[in-house]
Amino acid sequence: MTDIRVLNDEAQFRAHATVFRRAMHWGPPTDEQWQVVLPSYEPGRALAAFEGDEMIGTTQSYASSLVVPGGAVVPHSAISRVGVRADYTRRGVLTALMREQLSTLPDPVATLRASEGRIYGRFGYGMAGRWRTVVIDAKRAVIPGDLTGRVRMLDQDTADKLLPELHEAVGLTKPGQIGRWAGWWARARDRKSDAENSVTVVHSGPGGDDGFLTYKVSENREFVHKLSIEDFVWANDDAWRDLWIYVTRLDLIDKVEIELALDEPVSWLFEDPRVVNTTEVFDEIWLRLVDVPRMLQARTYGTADPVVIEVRDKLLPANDGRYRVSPDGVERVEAEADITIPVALLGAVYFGDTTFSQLAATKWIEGTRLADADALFAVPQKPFCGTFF
Ligand SMILES: CC(=O)SCCNC(=O)CCNC(=O)[C@H](O)C(C)(C)COP(=O)(O)OP(=O)(O)OC[C@H]1O[C@@H](n2cnc3c(N)ncnc32)[C@H](O)[C@@H]1OP(=O)(O)O
Repeated sequence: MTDIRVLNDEAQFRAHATVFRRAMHWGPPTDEQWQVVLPSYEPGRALAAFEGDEMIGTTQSYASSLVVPGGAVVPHSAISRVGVRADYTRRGVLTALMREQLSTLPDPVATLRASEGRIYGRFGYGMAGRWRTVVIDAKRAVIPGDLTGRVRMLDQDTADKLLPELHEAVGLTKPGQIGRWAGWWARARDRKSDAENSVTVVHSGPGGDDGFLTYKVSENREFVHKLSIEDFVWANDDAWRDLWIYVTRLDLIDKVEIELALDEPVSWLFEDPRVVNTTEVFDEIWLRLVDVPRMLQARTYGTADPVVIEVRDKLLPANDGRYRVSPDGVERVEAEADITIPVALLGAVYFGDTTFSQLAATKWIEGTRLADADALFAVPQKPFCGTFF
């Protein structure tokens, strides 16, 4: 019989990492890799499924925070390392892990990055935010004007110390952004040293350091140089624009590639907006509302007549109920529902990337007053996280 246990010691954590990596068709961590991975384990947050004494499935959460529409920051669990040993799949092991994880999560909301699009909807996760991959033709890219501040290159030791502090100082302001945990920075440092040619630059304006980006450059046999931006954080428009000027004026670079928010106005930086090409749009944030009333109250709403939304949640029935959503907030009610929606799809509309009308048009939900619901959940800015985990 499968039972689910909470892991607390290093030997169990290493077995957990091995089972997960095997599920992803990767080898177990080497001793060197393990020293980097270990800080990402926190007691009590790694779960494993056992068949007798054998570990056969894994999941984990990291303690983080999340910005919701309107700007409030709520405690958040970042879910990762989900895997089931290949000889035990499709027997309900993940279902048992997800049930246990969801019923014991300390935070009102969880997000993850999905390896496949069909796995997580049944557990109440909805596709709530997407990114686009953009490739910029650097040889033709001209941003008029000069830098307003200064961009300086950091050596790796300085970057390792400064970046977490600067990320914290810039703060979480945009819906979808998450707080980074110590283990996240340990993995990021490792990825940089592996790449060897990874470079970090910091921007400073009149108030001091206010943005950074990390990039690396690869070249192919034809000597075509591609610069990939791996991390880009900024506190204000000047830092954002100056860092874009820096990467598009570097010598030798032919292409710049980055994943960014669907609505980031990057094309408007350039004299010729056609130097910017979107090559792919992909799901980024899968959102699970763990405490629906708390999460509905956490965000702000647009202007429209109130709408009563009935939420259905098979795994967490405490969320089942009707909620009147109005520009002034949210309350639980007994009134007749205008719209009935499963919790995964409430997750999908929560950040405003998808609308109630779109879900109704595609027959995922039924209801009336869809235009009011759309207006209530409308957002001025598309969600984007920008922190991969
Ligand atoms: C956040 C992250 O870490 S993303 C990484 C996720 N991990 C991977 O992709 C590694 C490779 N895959 C695996 O390890 C496993 O296949 C898992 C974890 C995705 C699924 O584990 P399982 O124990 O097989 O899932 P379980 O048996 O509980 O399946 C529950 C239901 O989901 C369905 N399901 C599970 N995985 C998939 C999938 N990849 N595609 C489609 N349906 C799936 C099952 O068919 C089942 O449906 P049913 O209830 O209608 O019969």
